Amino acid sequence: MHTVSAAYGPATVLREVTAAVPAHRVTALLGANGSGKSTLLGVVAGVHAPAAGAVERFHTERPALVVQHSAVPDSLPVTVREAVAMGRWAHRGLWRRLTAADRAIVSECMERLDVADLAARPLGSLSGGQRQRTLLAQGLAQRSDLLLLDEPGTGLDAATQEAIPAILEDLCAEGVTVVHATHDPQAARRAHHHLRLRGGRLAAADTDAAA
Ligand SMILES: Nc1ncnc2c1ncn2[C@@H]1O[C@H](COP(=O)(O)OP(=O)(O)OP(=O)(O)O)[C@@H](O)[C@H]1O
Repeated sequence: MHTVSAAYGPATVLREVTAAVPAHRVTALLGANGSGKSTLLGVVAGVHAPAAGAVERFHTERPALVVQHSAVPDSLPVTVREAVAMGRWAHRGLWRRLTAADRAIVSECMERLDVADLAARPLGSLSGGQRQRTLLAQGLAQRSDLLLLDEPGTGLDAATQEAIPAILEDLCAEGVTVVHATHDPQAARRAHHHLRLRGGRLAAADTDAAA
């Protein structure tokens, strides 16, 4: 991305960020609360239009963005399986039936995030961590080659939180490029590449990023 700025109304919150995300690697997006990580993920995902600058994408598919669980209404009347299946809608359309291959992907993603046992439970009846795992499974089910995660470990128990870096590394080995905003030092250490924001500006970046 080149000299990207972004704003909410008159308030500029990202200022002239120029950075590269290496393909098929895990990039950790670091910085204090309010430094602009979620906004940057939204810009890269294409859901927040930059006020200036441009994002150059080398990925062929629509990015998958997994927001923090608090951004999803508890009252959504869907089961865990249905929530994860929503990850296939971009491929299948809202009213078309999922194929057997889609259903296999949904099941595999539920297994990967350990929510298969909860498949028939309404999303609104889950604990915060269970819901977060469901939303991660939904993001994986999109099978995008660019996966953007906003603090994926938030609210997860220690075992699941520790499992996340390994899941992300496996995805990279499968050809996915991952960017995740995180406050977790362990997840940050395990990332291949790091970008740090401070006050909406890029404060630091590893130097080994190739496009
Ligand atoms: N919808 C919004 N309307 C107005 N301002 C917003 C909105 N969302 C975020 N901001 C502001 O933009 C700035 C960057 O917020 P952002 O959520 O990108 O930070 P963050 O680094 O992801 O923070 P955190 O670590 O707390 O998740 C903050 O000053 C925040 O108050």
